[in-house]
Amino acid sequence: MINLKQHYLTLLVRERRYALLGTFLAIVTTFSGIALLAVSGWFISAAAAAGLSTITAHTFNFFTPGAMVRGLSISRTAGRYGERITSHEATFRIIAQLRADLFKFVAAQKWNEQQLNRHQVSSRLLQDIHNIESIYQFAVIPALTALAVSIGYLITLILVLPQLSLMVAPILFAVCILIPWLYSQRVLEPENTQQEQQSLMWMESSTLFNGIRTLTLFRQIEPRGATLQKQSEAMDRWEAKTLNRQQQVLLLSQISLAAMAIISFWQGFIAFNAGQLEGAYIFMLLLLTLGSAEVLAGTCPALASLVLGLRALSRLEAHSSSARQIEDQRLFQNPNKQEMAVHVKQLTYVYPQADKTVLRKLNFKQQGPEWIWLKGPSGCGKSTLLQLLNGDLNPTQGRIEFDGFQPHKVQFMPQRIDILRASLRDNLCLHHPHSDEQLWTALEQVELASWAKHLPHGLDTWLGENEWQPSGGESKRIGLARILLQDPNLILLDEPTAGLDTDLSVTLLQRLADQWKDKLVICSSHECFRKMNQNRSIQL
Ligand SMILES: Nc1ncnc2c1ncn2[C@@H]1O[C@H](COP(=O)(O)OP(=O)(O)OP(=O)(O)O)[C@@H](O)[C@H]1O
Repeated sequence: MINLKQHYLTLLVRERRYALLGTFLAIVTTFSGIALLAVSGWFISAAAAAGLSTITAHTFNFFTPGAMVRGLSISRTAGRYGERITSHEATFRIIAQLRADLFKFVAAQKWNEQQLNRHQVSSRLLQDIHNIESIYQFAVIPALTALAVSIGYLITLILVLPQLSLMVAPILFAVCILIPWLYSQRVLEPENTQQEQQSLMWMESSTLFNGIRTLTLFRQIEPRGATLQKQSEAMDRWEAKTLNRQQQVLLLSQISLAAMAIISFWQGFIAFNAGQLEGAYIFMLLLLTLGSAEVLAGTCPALASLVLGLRALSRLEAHSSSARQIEDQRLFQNPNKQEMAVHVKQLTYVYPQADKTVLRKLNFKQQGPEWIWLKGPSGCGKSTLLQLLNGDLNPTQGRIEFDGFQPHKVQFMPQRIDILRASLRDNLCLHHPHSDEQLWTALEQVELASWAKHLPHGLDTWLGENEWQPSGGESKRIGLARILLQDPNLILLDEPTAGLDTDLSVTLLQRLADQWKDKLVICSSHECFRKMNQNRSIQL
C-alpha cells in the first residue's frame, strides 16, 4: 500500500530549504506586523502625551521609536515579499512532484474494475488533489505562525506583566487547542458526511439529466424529480445546520479573543494605577493583544485545511491499496521472435462488482499472421475476453501469454468509441505525430475521406460534445483509422463495423484483412463473419 501521507512528508522534507525559509519569513512578517502595531500604538500615545507640555516635548526621544517603526515596516514588507517568493516556490515544487505522482497513480488504475470509474470518486479527485496541495500553504504555515505568535505573546506578557500572562494562558490554550478540536468535531466531521451525500445526490442528478429523454417517455421524470427535490431540501437543511454550528464555534473563538483583549486592557489599567506601567504602554499592550488575536483567529481555518488535505490523502491511499493488486498480469515473451502467438491457459474471469463468472477455464492458442473471429451468443464474454487480452481486466484465474509482441504493439478497438472534444486530427493522432498525408490515407481506407473533406475546417474541425458530433458509424470508422495509424502487431476489434450497413462493413473488413495480412487480428462481430471468408474462429 502506498503511504501517501508519508510521501507528502518526504516531499516536504526534500523541499525543506524553501519550506523552512517560507515558514520563517511568514513568522517574521507576522511578528513585524504585530510589533509595528504595538510600537506605533505606544509611540503615538507617548508622543501625544509628551506634546502636552513644552518641556517634555523637547526632551522626548522621537527618533528611536520613529526608526523602530520604519525598521519594522520595512521588515514586514520585505518579509511578506520574501515569504511569497519562497513559500510559493516550495508549494510549486511540492505540487509539481505531487501532481506527477498522483496522476501517474491515477493513470495506472484499471478503470474497468476500480472504484475510480464511479462518478462519486472521480468527481472528487481533482478537489482532493487541490486540497492536498493546500496543506503546506494554508495549514502548515498558518498553524506554525499561530504557535509562534502565542509563544511570543506569552513570553512578552511574562516579562511585562506576569499576572496577566497567568490569565491569558488558558485563553490561548482554548483558542489554539480546545476550540479547533471542537471545530473538528462539530463542523468538519458532519461536513464530511454531508459532502459524501452531496456527491451521491449529484450522481443521481447526473443520471436523471443523462436519461431525461427516456425517463420522460416512460413518464418517470416527475417521481424521480420529486425524490431528488426532497433529497436536496434535506441537504439544504443539513448544510444550514452545519453552517450554524460553524458560526457558533467561530463566534466562541472571537469571544475568547475579545475577552483576551479586554482582560489585557483591564490588567494594564490596574498596573498603570499601581504605578507598574506607564500610560502609553497600556495602548501598546492592547494593540499587541489585538494583533496577536488576529493571527490566532486563523487556527480553525488552518485546521480545516489540514483535515481536508489529510482526508484527501487517505482517500487516495485507499484507492492505491487496490491499485497494487491490478498490475498487468499478461506475460510477454520473446518480443523479437518472428512468429506471433497468443496463448490463453485456463482463463477464468469473474466480474468483482457482481461476483459474476463470465469466462470459465478457457483454453486456446492462436498463431499469426491470421484473422480470427470470436463466436458466441450475446453476453457470452467476447468483449470481456478482448479486454482481458488488452490488459484492461486481469484474469481471476489462469494466464495469458504472448509470444513475439511488445505490450505497445497490442491495440484494441472497443465497442464504444470515445470521441475526444478536440479536432479530427487530434482524434486520429492521439498524441502520436502523423503527417496530413498519412491521416488522409487512413481516412480513405475507412471510407471517411469525403466526409472529412466536407467538414467546415477539414482535419481541424472540432468533434465531440457540443461540436460536430460524428454518427455511430462514423465514430466506428474513426476508431478503425486510429488503429490503422498505430501500426500494431496484434489487433483486437470489438464489433468494429456495428452500425454500418452490411455492404460497407464487408468492404471495410475485406480491405482491412488485406492491409493486415501480416498481423494477428482477433475480432468479434455478429453480422459479418458469416459473409467474410472466415478461416479460424474461437467459439465461446
Ligand atoms: N461490470 C460488470 N459486472 C457484472 N457483469 C458484467 C459487467 N460487465 C459486463 N457484464 C456481463 O458480462 C457478460 C459478458 O459481457 P460481454 O460484453 O463480454 O459479452 P459479449 O459476448 O461481448 O456480448 P455482445 O455480443 O452482446 O456484445 C454479460 O452478461 C454482461 O452483462
